Formats: sequence, C-alpha cells, structure tokens
Amino acid sequence: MIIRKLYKFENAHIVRKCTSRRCSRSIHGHSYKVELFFTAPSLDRGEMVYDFGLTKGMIKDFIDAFDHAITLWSSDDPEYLRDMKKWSERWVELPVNPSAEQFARTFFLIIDRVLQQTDMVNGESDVTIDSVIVHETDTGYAKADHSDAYNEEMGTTDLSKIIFSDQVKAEWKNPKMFEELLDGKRFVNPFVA
Ligand SMILES: Nc1nc2c(c(=O)[nH]1)N=C([C@H](O)[C@H](O)COP(=O)(O)OP(=O)(O)OP(=O)(O)O)CN2
Repeated sequence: MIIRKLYKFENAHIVRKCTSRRCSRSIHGHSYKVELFFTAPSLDRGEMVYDFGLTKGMIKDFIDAFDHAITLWSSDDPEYLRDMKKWSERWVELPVNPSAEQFARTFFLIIDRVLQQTDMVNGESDVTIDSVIVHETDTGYAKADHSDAYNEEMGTTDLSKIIFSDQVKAEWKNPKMFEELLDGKRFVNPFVA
C-alpha cells in the first residue's frame, strides 16, 4: 500500500545550461509542491503504513530547508555563489543543478536515508520511500523512484556534498540533524502507549 504526504515551499534558483533562457540566465522563484509516497508491506499497530504525524519531524525540516531560500549548484560561477551567500542567509548548495528532476532525486535520497536510520517503535515494518514528485509549477513536475535516485548517470548522489546554510540549520528543531544523518546516527520515533 502507498500513502502520500504533501509539502510546500518557496524557492529561488537558476538552472544553468538548460534550453529555456529565462530559466538558465535569470534568478527566478517557484512555489514548489513536493509529494512523498511511502510504502510498506503491512500496517503498524494503528493500522497505518506510517503515521502522517511522523513525517512532520526530520523529513519536514529537510524539505522546509528549501523554503524562502535560494538553491545553488556547486558548479556555478564562484562569484555568483559568493554573492548569493553574501546577500541571502537561507541557501542550500547542491552538487547537482537545481532542476525539478534533481530536487526529486535529492529528496528521495535524503528521505531514504532518514527512514533507514530511524528506529520505528509502533509495529511498522519495512517502511520505505516509493517515489517523490516535485511540482515546480502548476503544469510541470518531475518524479523520481529508487532507480532514478541511485542512478549515477543522472549525477552524483553523494549527500555529504550538500551544504545547508547556518541560518537554515539554526531553524531546524535539531540543527545537527544533517551531520548526524551523515554520521549514520540512529533516530528513534516517539512512542505513545
Ligand atoms: N524538465 C524540466 N524542464 C524545465 C525545468 C525543469 O526543472 N525540468 N525548469 C524550468 C524552469 O525552472 C521554469 O521556470 C519552469 O518552466 P516552465 O514550465 O516552462 O514554466 P512556465 O511558468 O512558463 O510554464 P507554463 O507553461 O506557463 O505553465 C524550465 N524547464
């Protein structure tokens, strides 16, 4: 069975090297909508794939990192990267171009890692991320599943190359959560008897 949770964020970017001139040469923003699809072969004690409430912790904070922020590509011009970081305190630097496709792949990889490192305590079994849809506009979206997210031909999948600005991290419930995720720390879901 599959469940779906919707998130929204406002973000600015430039997607270098794409065909559309407005997209590749001018900073512009989108009201993104992100759909996360979770799957499990059986239900937990509450007879759910995964309680929606549990998707409002780390997972929500990771997606919210991009809200009111600018997303930068680490291969962009160093002067542009420097200026953006100088004048805007909420930014995220990715090792891939910030197209809808790469947002979808990046979110998949982060959520996959979060789920793998989470101890689930309410009888959940094998909860995984099935796919991620990133709506860049009302008319265009990209969808990534496991085979896309881990496809090296689509770009590096090294999460340690993602940089969240200090202000983004300061607004997380746990400012160290990304470091801890990369370090392989286990996270434990809250338990309600
Ligand atoms: N496959 C992709 N194509 C484009 C992407 C992308 O991420 N993946 N991104 C862009 C731009 O960011 C652009 O701002 C969005 O493009 P577009 O859909 O053309 O935007 P419009 O608002 O003009 O769309 P409408 O057709 O008016 O709804 C470009 N392409």
